[in-house]
Amino acid sequence: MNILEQIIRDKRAEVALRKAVVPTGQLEACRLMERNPRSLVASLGQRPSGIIAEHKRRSPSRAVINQGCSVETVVKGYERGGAAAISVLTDGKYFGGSLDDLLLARASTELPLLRKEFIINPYQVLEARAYGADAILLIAAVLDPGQIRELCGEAHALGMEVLLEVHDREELERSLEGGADLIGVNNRNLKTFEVSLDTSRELISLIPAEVGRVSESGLGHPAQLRELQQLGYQGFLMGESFMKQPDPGAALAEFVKTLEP
Ligand SMILES: O=P(O)(O)OC[C@@H](O)[C@@H](O)c1c[nH]c2ccccc12
Repeated sequence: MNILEQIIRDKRAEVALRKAVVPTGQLEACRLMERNPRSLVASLGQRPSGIIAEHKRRSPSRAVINQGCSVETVVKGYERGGAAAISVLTDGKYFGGSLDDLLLARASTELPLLRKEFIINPYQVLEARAYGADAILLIAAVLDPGQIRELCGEAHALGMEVLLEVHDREELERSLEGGADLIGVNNRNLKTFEVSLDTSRELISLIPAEVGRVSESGLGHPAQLRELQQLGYQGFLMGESFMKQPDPGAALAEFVKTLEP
């Protein structure tokens, strides 16, 4: 069993438990359901860096990234530093995140928030909305086309956008009909952890012009963003290179400065 299969197996059990503790009706009654979600796509166009900055304490490929900073400090720093949006990992077992992190992030910024999670069930989409997310991530490697369509429909019905993550041509081609607002090309193979920007270089021409284009993972140099921007990417999902610094917001601000012509 590879790591991704392991994560999904655990996630199924976790979702069943959550559903039993917090029923759908209770989520629907949450106060944040009254808030109007903000568009991630629009923000990528408005905030020139195009950076979706991620809150990430640890990952299966790196045991400690940053355990010391509060969510509030990180998120406010990211906003001040010029991020276009914020991604919050909510998986606990493998990434050390939580839904409370999402809620704290929501209380700290007006920027669009992406729930970074292994979503396999419509319940998690509602949960994302109730805890303040504006957009969700869907991972093509673990979903079939029918599930992608269903989960996209659920997100849209709740006023949220969908970033659909792909890692190769096959995943991209079978997912395009699903209705995602953005396609994210993950430079990291979630099964082997290998990182290569060639993934972004090779897939860009296959993404239709009407969907937003995001390059994800392994980014840390301004030259990489410039190249990807020229290829047609509008968004850049970055976590580790900021989170591994003692002050992630300041690291992002420095990085954004070097991007300016
Ligand atoms: O920390 P990095 O290499 O900058 O990557 C951020 C983000 O792309 C990565 O965390 C990620 C991309 N897709 C995911 C799916 C699940 C969990 C995490 C991820």
